[in-house]
Amino acid sequence: MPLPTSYGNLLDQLRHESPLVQCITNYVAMNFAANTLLASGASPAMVHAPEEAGEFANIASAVTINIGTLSSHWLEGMRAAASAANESGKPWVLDPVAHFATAFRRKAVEELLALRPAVIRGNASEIMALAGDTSSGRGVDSGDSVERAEVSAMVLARRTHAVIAVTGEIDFVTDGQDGVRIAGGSALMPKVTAMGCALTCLVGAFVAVTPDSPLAATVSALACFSVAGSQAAQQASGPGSFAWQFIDALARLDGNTLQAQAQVTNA
Ligand SMILES: Nc1ncnc2c1ncn2[C@@H]1O[C@H](COP(=O)(O)OP(=O)(O)O)[C@@H](O)[C@H]1O
Ligand SMILES: Cc1ncsc1CCOP(=O)(O)O
Ligand SMILES: [Mg+2]
Repeated sequence: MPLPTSYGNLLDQLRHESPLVQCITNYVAMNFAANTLLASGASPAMVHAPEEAGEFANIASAVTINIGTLSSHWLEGMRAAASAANESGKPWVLDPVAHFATAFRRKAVEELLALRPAVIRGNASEIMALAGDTSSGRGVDSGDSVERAEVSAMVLARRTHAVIAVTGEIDFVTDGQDGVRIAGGSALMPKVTAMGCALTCLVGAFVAVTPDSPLAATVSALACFSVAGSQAAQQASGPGSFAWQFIDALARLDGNTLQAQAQVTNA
């Protein structure tokens, strides 16, 4: 497969269009994810109430759904937003945070999968478990390597018809046919909470500007995180300063730099 090669152009397009992205994410991630989208040029809106989530999805360019701090009330909002996105032909992205941990989460994620996300982004343990494989995950952090999750990701992509992104030291993205790896980033990234959740929201922003190419959109978002993460790590003295250096690095990132520094290869 030819590699998706237009990350730089897609970032410039995102900054130009500033898509409105409805993010149903968790309490932990809301602030960091909103700042991540603003730094990237998108317009985030954290709207999850069942009374309005479906209506809002009609005006958003994409929806992202994350089950990190799930409740029945939130789940109702998620169903409404995903259904409305489907009805209006908008793509939506799923982040199945710790979906294997409890029966409530397992059932919720099953229901959400039936609503056909365009992209699923998770860490290695989450993707392995979603494919039905044994994983070492316990809570929100991964206990498995991305390499171990690659076959699970392929299987899951074929089963769901979604693009699957497995993140970690070297990310892996597949549409079920071909695979792409994205290197870079920093070992400080898993030490900052909500990094993955914020990335899922950024995938939503990229899918909003290129809904017909969810693979290219996903690779572009992951490449942004890898390049900004590598840059932030050079200035940071620990996870605290890394978090704000990362937002600054993302805000500085332009299409040419992304294109030059992205470490994307065929798997
Ligand atoms: N050891 C690592 N080295 C470099 N980048 C990493 C590492 N671990 C995670 N990342 C990056 O951190 C971001 C969040 O991924 P991850 O930690 O897998 O998600 P989650 O927070 O959902 O567990 C991704 O951009 C990923 O590439
Ligand atoms: C700590 C925590 N608890 C519930 S959701 C959440 C945030 C998880 O964020 P991420 O998956 O990006 O590490
Ligand atoms: Mg996560």
